[in-house]
Amino acid sequence: MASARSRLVAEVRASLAAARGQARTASAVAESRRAAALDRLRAVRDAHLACVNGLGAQRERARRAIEADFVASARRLADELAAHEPDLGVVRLGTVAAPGCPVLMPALVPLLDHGHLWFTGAASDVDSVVRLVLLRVLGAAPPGSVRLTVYDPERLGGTLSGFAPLGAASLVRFVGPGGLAGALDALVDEIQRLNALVLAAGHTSVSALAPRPAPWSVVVLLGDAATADELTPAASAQLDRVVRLGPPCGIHVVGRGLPLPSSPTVVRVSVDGRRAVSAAVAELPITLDAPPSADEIAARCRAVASAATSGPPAATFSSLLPGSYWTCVAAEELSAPVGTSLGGSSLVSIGLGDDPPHALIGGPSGSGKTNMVYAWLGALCARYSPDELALYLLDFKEGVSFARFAPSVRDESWLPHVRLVGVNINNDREFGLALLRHLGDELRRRAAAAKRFDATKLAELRAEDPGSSWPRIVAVIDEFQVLLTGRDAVTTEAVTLLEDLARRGRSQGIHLVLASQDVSGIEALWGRAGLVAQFTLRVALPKARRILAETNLAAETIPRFTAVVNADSGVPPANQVVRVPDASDRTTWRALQHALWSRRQSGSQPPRLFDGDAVPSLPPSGGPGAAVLGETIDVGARPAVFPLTRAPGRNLAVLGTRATEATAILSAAALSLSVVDRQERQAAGEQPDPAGEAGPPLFSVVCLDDGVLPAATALCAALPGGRFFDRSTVADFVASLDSSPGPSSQHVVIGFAWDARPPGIDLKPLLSRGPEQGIHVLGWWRTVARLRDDLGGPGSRTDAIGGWVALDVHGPDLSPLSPQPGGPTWYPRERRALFFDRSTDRAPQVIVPYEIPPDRLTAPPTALPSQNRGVRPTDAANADGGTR
Ligand SMILES: Nc1ncnc2c1ncn2[C@@H]1O[C@H](COP(=O)(O)OP(=O)(O)OP(=O)(O)O)[C@@H](O)[C@H]1O
Repeated sequence: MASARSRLVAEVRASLAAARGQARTASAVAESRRAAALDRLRAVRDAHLACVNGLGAQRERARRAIEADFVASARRLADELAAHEPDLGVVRLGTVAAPGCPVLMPALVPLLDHGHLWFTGAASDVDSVVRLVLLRVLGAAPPGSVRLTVYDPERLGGTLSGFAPLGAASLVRFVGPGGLAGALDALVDEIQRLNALVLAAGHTSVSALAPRPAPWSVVVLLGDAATADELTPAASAQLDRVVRLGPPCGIHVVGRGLPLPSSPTVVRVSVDGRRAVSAAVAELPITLDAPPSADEIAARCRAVASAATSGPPAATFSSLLPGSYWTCVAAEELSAPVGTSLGGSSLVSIGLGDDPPHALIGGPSGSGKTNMVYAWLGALCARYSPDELALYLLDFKEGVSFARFAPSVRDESWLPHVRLVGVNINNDREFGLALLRHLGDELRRRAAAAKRFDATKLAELRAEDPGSSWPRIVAVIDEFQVLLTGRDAVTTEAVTLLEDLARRGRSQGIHLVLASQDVSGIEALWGRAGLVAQFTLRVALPKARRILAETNLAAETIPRFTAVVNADSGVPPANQVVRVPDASDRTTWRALQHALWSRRQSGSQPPRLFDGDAVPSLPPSGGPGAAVLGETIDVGARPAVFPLTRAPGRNLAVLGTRATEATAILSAAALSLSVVDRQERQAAGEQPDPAGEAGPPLFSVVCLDDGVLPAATALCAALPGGRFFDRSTVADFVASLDSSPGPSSQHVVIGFAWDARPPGIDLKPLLSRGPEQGIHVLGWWRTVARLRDDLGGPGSRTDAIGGWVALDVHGPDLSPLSPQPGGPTWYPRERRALFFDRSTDRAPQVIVPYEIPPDRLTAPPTALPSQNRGVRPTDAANADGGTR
């Protein structure tokens, strides 16, 4: 039992041991599984952690990249906006910060050519911003291109007093209390004017026109409640127009304190201290820039005003000159620079040829017309030799602007291209006419040559006829309108000639350059559309009016020393603005002239100088049997002569009270006759007159007025064989006529003051029968009426007077002696006379009485004064009857 129990115990024990063993084994297995599971868990956790960590870094990197990108874009944008700050159209007020963006952006608002800026807020805050805005606008725009109008009734302009220096260049205008309506009316008028221009040019805004026809106009309105009543309904309506229609015309309103009409063109800005907001910058808070100091404003405005008045830096005359002289050929055209372009330094050339053929230059006094002509001529003459270019230069104003081209006492040089210079000719319109006639003759000569060679233009003629010289001719007439003022024969003929030259000169290489100071010159032409149309080259100096096309106001706004050059009849798209160098400086000019003069061909003649103030000197002789009376006003400076033939009526009357000139004319006539002898007549190819005029003239000098006694006796003393009679001996003279030279001799009677003859002396037989017998009267009557008395009284025939020279006698008084009903158009003037020879002239001509050189009046000439030809022995006949 015990063993069974023991066995049983043993068995139980063994079972228990086995079970324990199994349990231990199972536990160990479970434990190792748990450990493995834990390991896996850890690995998973680690992997998860690693994964989470990796993703975070990646996200951080991506976030940083996006942020960097955003900041870079914001910076780029800020830079771009900053680059636009100097743009004319926008103004920077300050900076804006976008939420979450560390970069500050410039706060730019549109203004010029876009709209208006209207501020709300405390007046002092707003005014600081307004000063800032105005200074920025003035700084960005070219000097002179922005004009301010300031309405500040409360502080009478004091708010913007720092801008007053702009007044020096008329760039600011202050409008006082009560002036608002007027100022708005003026703006509306300006809008209307500019709109008309814009429409005419086919554009939609003034900014499309180049150059701008008017500066930008910024109108600053600083109103408040107290001034609101100035804005009457009418003024309010005008303000509405300005707000709606101003921006395309460059008219912009900036200000505060008035009820500005709402319009898409108005940018509103609300200001609070140094902060502001505006829909124009997405209502983001703007930090306003610091307002400029008063000194800063004044300094900037002074600089703007001075730059606006002094204009751009000058171009130089030497830049117009070529490297080597006289290398250009004018067959096709004459082309030369007149200045540099406004923006850069490139030369701007203008040409004269088939198109454009002629030029009009205009500008008010002092605007630089003459300087422009100097610059142009200098550039032309340096390029083209005198064989290529010939110049005729007339200046109708008081002054001697072209005199520098002719030799003078100070400078013997001349411009070799110049054929003729006219100065001080403002009273001698006839000289302009003479030039046109001369050019007309040249035109016909060229046309005839062209016809011979079957050439249609100068280039062809030159090619066909290379042996001849066919330079292009440029005729410059300054103040040409003087020539066309007056309803008389001079104007009529001048216009006809101008029309012909303008029309046909183109193909013959004759070019007209007409300059005028004021509109009247142009108006003189304006009625003649055909004539004006030929002048397709237009040069308008600053403020020139009506030189360009009617709608082209470019000359209004260009600065000093510039010009609008337009080769298309002045239409706006052809405008070229040129900076013209100073070509007036004598030293610079002289250097060029000397250089060109030293290259002239040997034998080159100086130009003919017609100086209206100079008194011409009596030439040695006027030709056989011809009395020289004065110098004709023509290109050749020919003497006006009165031939003493044996035809009836070959007497000459000098008419008028001006003793000095009457004496000069009679002396010139007598002295010129005294030096012509038989040999000279024969040398001149004149056949001896069958009536026997070959003998020397007998001179009788009759002086009936004591005032001219010295001159008359001096003349008589200078005449070979001269016989002298005064009031006491004039009866002897009449008696001596019976014993005067026979039919083979000529007797010249010089009568001073015939009208003072004593009673009983009858001149009629002498005047009417004398010339056939070789007795010619060259007499001075102080009135036409007294001459008529000597011819038989009023109504008597006047054909015994074949020629007359009128001094201070008015045209209608000359009607009895003139073929023209009512007499010639003649307004007497100093040192000028009107001469008419019935046998040759259709109309009288103006002459300049000569000055008699003292050596011609000293003694009877024993030899010709300068040519030394022939000596005439004293006529023995002078001993009888003559009183010395
Ligand atoms: N481009 C220029 N640069 C420098 N000075 C100039 C220039 N143009 C003109 N001037 C000067 O301005 C002054 C007036 O010029 P200019 O005599 O040419 O004018 P104008 O229009 O011919 O005047 P007016 O009709 O009264 O004769 C002169 O002293 C001249 O030297």
